[in-house]
Parts: sequence; C-alpha cells; structure tokens
Amino acid sequence: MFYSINLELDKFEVVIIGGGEVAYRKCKNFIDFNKKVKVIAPKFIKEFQGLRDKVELIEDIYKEEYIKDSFIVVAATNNKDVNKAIGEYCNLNNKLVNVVDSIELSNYTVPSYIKRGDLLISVSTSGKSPSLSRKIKEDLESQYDDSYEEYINLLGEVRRKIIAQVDDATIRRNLIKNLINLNLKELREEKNKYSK
Ligand SMILES: C[C@@]1(CC(=O)O)c2cc3[nH]c(cc4nc(cc5[nH]c(cc(n2)[C@H]1CCC(=O)O)[C@@](C)(CC(=O)O)[C@@H]5CCC(=O)O)C(CC(=O)O)=C4CCC(=O)O)c(CCC(=O)O)c3CC(=O)O
Ligand SMILES: NC(=O)C1=CN([C@@H]2O[C@H](COP(=O)(O)OP(=O)(O)OC[C@H]3O[C@@H](n4cnc5c(N)ncnc54)[C@H](O)[C@@H]3O)[C@@H](O)[C@H]2O)C=CC1
Repeated sequence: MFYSINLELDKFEVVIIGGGEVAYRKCKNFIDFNKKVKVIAPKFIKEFQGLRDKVELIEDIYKEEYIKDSFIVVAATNNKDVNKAIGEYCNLNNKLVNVVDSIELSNYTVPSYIKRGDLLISVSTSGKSPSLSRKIKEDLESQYDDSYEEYINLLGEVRRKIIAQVDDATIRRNLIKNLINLNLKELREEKNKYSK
C-alpha cells in the first residue's frame, strides 16, 4: 500500500517524459501546485501550447541526461520499454518516479484530489482502481465547495492568533478544536475578537 505525504516542490526539479494525454494531465497537476516542469517528447498534443511559460517543452526522445539531475520523474510515454528503462534508472538512483503503465516500477502514484485553497483532499486506491478514486473525488466535490478556500484561511488565521494570545494550554486547545464547529460568518466574527 502507498503511504501519503505532502511535498514542498519548490526545491526539486520535476521532469515528465512523454507528450500525450496522460503526460498532459500529470503536468497540469504540478502546475496546479505552482510547480514549473520540464517535459520531454518528440511530439506534444496541442494542449501543451496553452501552458506556455508554465512548462519547458523539449522536443526530443528520452535520454538519461534529461533526468539525471531531477528528483521527481514521470514516465508517461506510450512505449513500455522506455517507461521501464526510466523506472529502473530512477529506482537505482533514489529518485521519485511515477511510471504511468506500471505500478510495480512506480515508487509514488498520483491521487485524485480536490483543492480548495490550502485544503487538499486526496484519494488513492494504491493502483487498484483509478476510476474509483475519481468517482470518490467527484462525490466529495460538492460537499467541499469553493467556500472552503476562505474558511480554511480563516481557520488558519484565528488558530495562529489563539496560539499567540492564549497561554493556558487546555483552554487554548479547546478554543482551537471548537473553531471547526463555527460557520463562515461566525468564524469571521471570531477573528475580530482576537484582532482587538
Ligand atoms: C497507479 C496509477 C499511477 C499513476 O499514474 O499515478 C495509475 C495507473 C493507471 N491508470 C490507468 C488508467 C486510468 N487512469 C485513470 C485516471 C486517473 N489515474 C490516476 C492515477 C493512477 N493511475 C495511479 C493510481 C491511483 C489510485 O491509486 O487510485 C488519477 C487518479 C490521477 C492522475 O493521473 O491525475 C486519474 C484520475 C484523475 C481524476 O480525474 O481525478 C482512468 C480514468 C479516467 O481517466 O477517468 C483510467 C482508465 C480506466 C481505468 O483503467 O481505471 C492505467 C491503465 C492504462 C491502460 O489501460 O493501459 C494504469 C496503469 C496500471 O494500472 O497498471
Ligand atoms: N497512469 C494513468 O493515469 C494512465 C496511464 N495510461 C498509460 O499511459 C500511456 C500513455 O498514454 P497517453 O498519454 O494517452 O499516450 P499518447 O499516445 O497520447 O502519448 C504518448 C506520448 O509519448 C511520447 N513518446 C513516445 N516515445 C517516446 C520516447 N522515446 N521519449 C519521449 N517521449 C516518447 C509520444 O511522443 C507521445 O507524446 C499509455 O500507454 C497507457 O498505458 C493510460 C491512461 C491512464
């Protein structure tokens, strides 16, 4: 089973090999998290042109030199042998690699996710059913709507204020725990209380 972590991508170079539908989806995911990526393929689907300055497109077939300095790699070509070579190289060289046609060679996978500002809900089936991951995500999308972006920011702000202003640990923790029982309007009012 795959373990879930949240990565700070800033310091790492990300390279995607392949320029088709799947490579494009993986690429958009990184961009969603503000990460610029390098993509290597002899041919790109036209959608890549719309990503402009958010990607560096290199028109070439895969060569080891393209990934030797990167930490996160996606092998997303439609050539099983090429994907396998990338997977094996990365596993040997301590790199994170997502091989889109082989869970065995992947040392990480990409979940379905819902992102509302800093709220992130991700769903994984450890490769058993990507379609189910997608369905569960779609089921949750309406429950966790766009209003959660402001809500999560306010929770963060009020929590920081309470930590700074309330010395007693028991009172502090109870105050913080109770914040999630407030609705958006009540939370805005709660913020004002601590801003005085
Ligand atoms: C292991 C994993 C590795 C990885 O790529 O990270 C993987 C592997 C494979 N996917 C395949 C097929 C499909 N993948 C999707 C969709 C998604 N696949 C994603 C992730 C993952 N896919 C990882 C496991 C995630 C988990 O644990 O649940 C999602 C969640 C995230 C994303 O890719 O962004 C994204 C939904 C995004 C969203 O909308 O939320 C659909 C459905 C669709 O497009 O609607 C289909 C067709 C139907 C089907 O097969 O189910 C095939 C067979 C290829 C073939 O037949 O040749 C393989 C290879 C294999 O299984 O060996
Ligand atoms: N993990 C996932 O979520 C999914 C994985 N897949 C798998 O992903 C593979 C790719 O699917 P698509 O993107 O739809 O294929 P595609 O045919 O649209 O694109 C393949 C891309 O690979 C590039 N390519 C081929 N040889 C290359 C090389 N030597 N070096 C660099 N790039 C090379 C091609 O130029 C093309 O841009 C499929 O073969 C399938 O097995 C399919 C669906 C979902």
